[in-house]
Parts: sequence; structure tokens; C-alpha cells
Amino acid sequence: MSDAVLEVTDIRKQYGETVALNGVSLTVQRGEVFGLLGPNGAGKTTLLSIAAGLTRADSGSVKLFGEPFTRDTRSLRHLVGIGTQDLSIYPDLTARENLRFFGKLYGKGGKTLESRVDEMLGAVGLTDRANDRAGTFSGGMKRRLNLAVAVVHAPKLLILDEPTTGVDPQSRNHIFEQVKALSAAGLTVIYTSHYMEEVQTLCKRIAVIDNGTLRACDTLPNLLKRLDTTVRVTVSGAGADFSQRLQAIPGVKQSRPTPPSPLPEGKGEQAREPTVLETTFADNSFSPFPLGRGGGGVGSPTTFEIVVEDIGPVLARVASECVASGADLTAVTTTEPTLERVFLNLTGRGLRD
Ligand SMILES: Nc1ncnc2c1ncn2[C@@H]1O[C@H](COP(=O)(O)OP(=O)(O)OP(=O)(O)O)[C@@H](O)[C@H]1O
Repeated sequence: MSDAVLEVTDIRKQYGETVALNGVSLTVQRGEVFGLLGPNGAGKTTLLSIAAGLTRADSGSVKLFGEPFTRDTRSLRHLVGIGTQDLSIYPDLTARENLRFFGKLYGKGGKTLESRVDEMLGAVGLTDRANDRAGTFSGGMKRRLNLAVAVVHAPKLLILDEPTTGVDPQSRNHIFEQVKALSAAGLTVIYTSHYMEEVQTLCKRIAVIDNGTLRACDTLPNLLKRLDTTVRVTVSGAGADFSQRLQAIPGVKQSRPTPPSPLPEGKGEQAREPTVLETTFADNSFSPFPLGRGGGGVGSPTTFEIVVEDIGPVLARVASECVASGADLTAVTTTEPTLERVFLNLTGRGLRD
């Protein structure tokens, strides 16, 4: 049996002139927490809504647990739970009534539903407020209840569209921990958020969409490998040709005297955006490159920026070049690749609203 819980193939969706999805295909595997990232208006909610059977695609197909799934498919609906970006809960119902309502909507009832409702209230920390109207809740409590109603019918696939937006750190952490617990219990989760650290921590694989198109879909380590590393090398007493010497080191893709920040911007997957490992040693006495201390050392320090794919083999050569050119190596600064930089590399820095 296939391990694919959700397979979307070549999904297209247009709202008037706006192309929300322009042929998106992806597969979510059983048991994984799958991250979906994209700037505002990228098409995430539209995709999730089609995947959950709430919106009809113009073309393309959705399979849920290997079965064709559309807005008209009733039999598979109970397998999916969706925590919508705009809250689904009813403000005039109490927390308990909301949970009962959504449970019944999916065909649950009786003692099983009542005990599930109690379980969910406890899981999201709302037992004490069970009989209060949801409209009286704080933003964090509403978000927690929104999560509970998404899973009250015990779905097999949980889709969460920005579940922690607009909540305080306590509620955010609570929701985050609940998602981890649900995942540990075997639920497959699709998680979309603008908080990169949430996605980086939770998700096994991550898709990035932009302008209705899938830009990348891979594991976090593989996404991070797309980035080059930029190393800032500060030396005193460097000769005029020092940048060229650095450029000549095997593995150095680019070298130049200190450019203005920010780092050069890559475009799409063709360009690998430089990133940096923050490891600065400003004090020469702690320099890990004692061999790099040449006899020169005169003049004010100059910083060069080099772009490398793999920092390891290059650093020793940088130190050797300092010795050879009689310069003092005074600092090396690098920066860790992050999901945020991968995201910006894939989607650009232009504002989207
Ligand atoms: N019901 C609709 N009618 C018209 N246009 C829509 C509708 N829903 C979405 N759109 C448009 O489709 C595009 C994709 O929107 P969508 O909400 O899917 O993006 P998103 O990635 O979820 O954005 P955000 O991060 O802001 O929630 C946007 O240009 C949006 O304005």
C-alpha cells in the first residue's frame, strides 16, 4: 500500500484574473509533518482548501489515501481535519458546544463524542472554560479551540493553516506542543506558518510556493544545502592583490573587499544565495589561525567577503594566504544557513501586499 496520504497533481485555480495556483503537484507521506511556506498571497490557503475538499480546483486531481477526492466526495471527509486560518468556531456557542457541533458534523455522537470532547478540552487547556461562550475568549484561547474542533472527530490528516497567528507566546507554545503530540500519536499534519522557526523545528519536509507555483519541496537539510556560505575575513596589512589571492583559492566562488550589507541576493534556484556561521574572533590572541599571522600587520584592517560552497577546506587556505602575503588575520565571521534565507532566496525580497 502506498504511504501517500495526500497527492495533489497539477492543481490549477484562478479567481477572475488572479491565478492562485498554477499547476502545483506534491505528495504528503503518512505520519510526516509537512510544512507549507509561501509569502502572502502565494496560494497556500487555496491549496489547503482544495486539499481539504472545501474548494473546487479548476483542474488537476487530489487523492486522499489513494482515493480520488473532490469537493463532492463525502466518504473521505471524516479523514481530514482542517484548522482554518480564519477561525471556524462559533462565538455564540460555548467551547463544549463548539466541539459537540463539529463532532456531530462528522458523524460522531453519544458517549464516544462526549469523552472525546472532554479529552480535547483538556488537551487545549480549556476544561475550566468549557461552558463559556467562545466569543468571550482571548485570541489564544480561540486559536486553541480552533485546533480542538479540527481534530475532535479523530481525522487521519490534519491541515493547519497558520495555527499560531496572532497569539501570545504561551498559547503559541501550547498549540505547538499539541501539534507535536498529535504527530507523535501518528497523525499526518500539513502545517503552514510564517514563523520559520516553527516550520524548521516541526516539519520533516517543506514545500515553498510562490505566485501559485511550487518553488521547492525537500527535507530541511537538503533545502539548506542550496545555500552557499559567505565568510567575512578581516586582515591587517593585506596587499592590494589580497582579494585576487582569496579568489584564487580552490572552492572560493567569489571574493571582494567588504561590500555594503545586505549580502547579494540570489534569484530562484539558479543562484545559490550566500549565507554565513557566526564565529568571530576579534582578538588575535585567540585566533585559531596562528599561522595566518604574518610579519606585516600594518595599516587598518580590511574585511573581504568570500563566497564558498563548503567552508571547511577553504579556511586553512585563507590562513596560508595570510602568511604568504604577510598579513595578520584578525577575524573570520560566518553565518549559518537558515530556512528563512532559503525562503528569501526562493521567493525574493519584494513586498507582497
Ligand atoms: N475567494 C477569492 N476570491 C478572489 N481572490 C482570491 C480568493 N481567495 C484567494 N484569492 C487570491 O488568490 C491568491 C492566493 O491567495 P491565498 O489566500 O491562497 O494565499 P496565501 O498564500 O494563503 O496567502 P496568506 O499568507 O496571505 O494567507 C491571492 O492573490 C488572493 O488574493
